[in-house]
Amino acid sequence: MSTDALRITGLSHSFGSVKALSDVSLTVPRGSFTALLGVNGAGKTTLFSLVTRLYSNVTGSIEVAGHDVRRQPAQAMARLGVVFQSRALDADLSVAQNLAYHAALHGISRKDARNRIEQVLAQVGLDSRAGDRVSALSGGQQRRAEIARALIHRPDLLLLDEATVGLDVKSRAEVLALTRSLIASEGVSALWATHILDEIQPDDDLVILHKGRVLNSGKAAAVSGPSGLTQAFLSLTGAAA
Ligand SMILES: Nc1ncnc2c1ncn2[C@@H]1O[C@H](COP(=O)(O)OP(=O)(O)OP(=O)(O)O)[C@@H](O)[C@H]1O
Repeated sequence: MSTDALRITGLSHSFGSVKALSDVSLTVPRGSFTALLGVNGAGKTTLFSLVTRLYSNVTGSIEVAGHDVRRQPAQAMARLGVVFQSRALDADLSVAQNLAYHAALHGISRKDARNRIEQVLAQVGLDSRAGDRVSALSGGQQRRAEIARALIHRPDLLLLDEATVGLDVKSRAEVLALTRSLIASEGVSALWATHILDEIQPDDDLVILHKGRVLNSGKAAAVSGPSGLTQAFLSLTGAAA
């Protein structure tokens, strides 16, 4: 059994004649913050849709914490928490009501859910906002509530699809710092899809996806090389001057 939080091997996916992913292999080691870097159309959302079983993979394999998503879907999905690009919380319900609903979906008892909701809200810095409607939160706070929702069932792996889109600079930095801190405090691993190079730190694991193909992967510092990530990214994707 794989010890990686996520292991993808030989994954391809097409929409008619559009090849969205071509023979993609990548791993998210346990305890890792792995950035999946790619411009619009690179294939990031398609990859997430295959991992979350919105689409089923006909080629290659996807294992979440050692569970193959096709052969052991319930076990694989139980190990996975997802922060989607689009909102997953009901804006008219309170933060706690939203989390209670998602806890119930995961089969968590009401008593355990109460404790767990307190815990995850403290972790994302929203403990004082449990009773507030989601619509009353700022954009950054809503993203943090989405992360709390994704953590409710203690997943091994968090998938975050462009989690900072639409946020101001301060909220972006907070959501990013929160995700990094959860790796230490909750023991989760994270796959962070982004097109923003500034969000990546030298110690991060990095996968560069372009036109459905993995162009390079490894520690961000090694992938960047001496000329830095921007230059490395531009030369790899063929956009260098
Ligand atoms: N439902 C669909 N039908 C047809 N083509 C699609 C569909 N979804 C994605 N594609 C195509 O697949 C390719 C990869 O798209 P995808 O949305 O996965 O990229 P992305 O990296 O997530 O981009 P973005 O950051 O814009 O969301 C693109 O060429 C896109 O046009």
